[in-house]
Amino acid sequence: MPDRSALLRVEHLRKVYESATGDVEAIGDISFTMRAGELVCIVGPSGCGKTTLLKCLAGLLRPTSGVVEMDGAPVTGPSPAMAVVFQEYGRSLYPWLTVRGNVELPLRHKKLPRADRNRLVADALEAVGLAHAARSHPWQLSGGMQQRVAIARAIAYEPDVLIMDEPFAAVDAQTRADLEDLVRELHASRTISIVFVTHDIDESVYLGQRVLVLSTSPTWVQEDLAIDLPPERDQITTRALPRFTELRTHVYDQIQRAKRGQAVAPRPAR
Ligand SMILES: Nc1ncnc2c1ncn2[C@@H]1O[C@H](COP(=O)(O)OP(=O)(O)OP(=O)(O)O)[C@@H](O)[C@H]1O
Repeated sequence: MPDRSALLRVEHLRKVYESATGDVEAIGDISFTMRAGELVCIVGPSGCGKTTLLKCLAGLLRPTSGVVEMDGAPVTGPSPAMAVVFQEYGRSLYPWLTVRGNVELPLRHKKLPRADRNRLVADALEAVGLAHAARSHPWQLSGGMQQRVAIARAIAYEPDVLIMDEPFAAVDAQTRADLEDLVRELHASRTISIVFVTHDIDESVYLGQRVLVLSTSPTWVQEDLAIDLPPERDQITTRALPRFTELRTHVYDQIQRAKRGQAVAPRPAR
């Protein structure tokens, strides 16, 4: 039975890349649902199809078969209900625009009155701690600050689902920890729904309310794991909890099994 309360529903998604050198079956058969307001992390072995899955979710790539639905409507192209933050912040920001200009740009497509645009941009920059840098250009900022601009741009758009593809893979460890906490803060304060793809097991457990563990390619959902850590998390105490260690060890073990081809059969879709 399809879950009618789901915000995002993925059913029997399959993606085969066709090329002159042969077909590549990236996604075998993926099904899952996500309720409004959830923060779901997706992890899996390198090259398992995480980016392919996100592109299908965001309507940037057409699946070979299967369904992606947002609020009961099929996703057939880029959807105004979704915003995506990519790993490569340097390439996703326009260097000739100011920080403010970058955050405002997608809002122009929404045809909002100028006063509303100004309010959304100011609010998003405030939320990511960059109100003071509105007039700077991206190239004047550190990598972590540039990624904050990309996040501000995404939340100013007020998407129903924020999709993040390994967004912190290119920043140093301390900046990464700060940005993880920013994501948790935004999730809590704005009750936004987030799909967060990462190759970092600890990050998935620290951030997520659920972690989907993907198998190797052609991918399926090997495990849909509820993260039963306290909702209030911080980098020191949460990561020191015995339960945190148990969960990250479990996910690590699942991924090792996937790599060895010893993954257990998929669970029924939620
Ligand atoms: N445009 C394409 N044409 C053909 N094959 C592709 C294409 N894009 C990806 N693939 C293949 O599909 C599979 C999944 O790739 P994808 O980039 O989605 O994985 P990933 O989990 O995001 O990788 P990584 O861990 O490196 O970020 C890989 O085997 C990859 O080589």
